[in-house]
Amino acid sequence: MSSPLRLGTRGSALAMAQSGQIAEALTAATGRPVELVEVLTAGDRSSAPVHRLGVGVFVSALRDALTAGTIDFAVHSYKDLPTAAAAGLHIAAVPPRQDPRDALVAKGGRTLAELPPGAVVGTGALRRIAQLHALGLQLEVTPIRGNVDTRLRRVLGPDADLDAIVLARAGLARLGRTDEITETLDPMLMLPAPAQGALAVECRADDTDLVELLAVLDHAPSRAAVVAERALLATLEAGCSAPVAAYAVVAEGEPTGSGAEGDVVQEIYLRGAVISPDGTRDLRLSRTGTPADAAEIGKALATELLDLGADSILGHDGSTGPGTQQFGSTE
Ligand SMILES: NCc1[nH]cc(CCC(=O)O)c1CC(=O)O
Repeated sequence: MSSPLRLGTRGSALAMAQSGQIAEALTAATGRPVELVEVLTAGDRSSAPVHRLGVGVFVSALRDALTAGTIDFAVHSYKDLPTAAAAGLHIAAVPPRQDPRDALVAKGGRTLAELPPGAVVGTGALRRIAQLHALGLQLEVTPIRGNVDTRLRRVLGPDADLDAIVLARAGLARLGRTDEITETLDPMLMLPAPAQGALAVECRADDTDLVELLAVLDHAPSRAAVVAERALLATLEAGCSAPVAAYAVVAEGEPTGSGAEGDVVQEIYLRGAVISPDGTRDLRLSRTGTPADAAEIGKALATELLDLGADSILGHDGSTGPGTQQFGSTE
């Protein structure tokens, strides 16, 4: 009998749900028992707005515990990870990704188009705020934070003070709350955050047996999509809260016609966007290629966005953009 693997997790309902699901999947695939070890993060201890706490607050305590050896592996919401690699750590698996789209939960079962002008919509991420403004629906957008339950109560509870909220469908799915969704938003209108809906399973790079064991959870198309989206984000040098959106899918491409019948050719489609917080400047582009080139495709699309002026929207050129300091992690 092998001793249980220690899976470090935050204590939030969402973190516990996704860690529990990965623990079960790993045990089912390998027979190895897994125990959950709760790790408190600065983000959980503080009620300050996330953008004051800075990028990666939910992640660093888990990474410290990994490095210190008090846990063996950790499961992160991939979109919360800084784009810079963590020294000595390795992302051993990207499991099959959940639906990455954003979702609307509105009073009265409304869709976005059914919200009257002036309706108050709560959301945390600058990316969502920017895209809601860009729709031109005269919505009043107000920043909110808190866990999924807290946010839902702002619309559904007896003291509801908002007409609607926008949040990640994946978070609701992991908590079994998709019934509350009144519209799953089309990525052409509301492009998700890079890596939204994906998980990263991380361990120490030198823990080679575990690196190998965790690889059973890896799903190549999900990994390729995330690699493309995050390469775009990294090339734009934007943090996880910047008004940058990206969404990639890997699918079977059009058959190339020639003799090789039955040859399945995989294709990756990547769409990226940079939008000013008030929605008035809105750059969106798409590209396709082969999944093996995911990182290059992300970089190339980011370069095209930069050529069109993405820097001035992001404030990297000293102009009036938001700047990452003012808006830290709000995803
Ligand atoms: N920091 C917020 C966060 N991080 C991960 C998720 C859930 C979705 C996902 O796993 O991508 C959420 C909630 C949200 O954006 O509504």
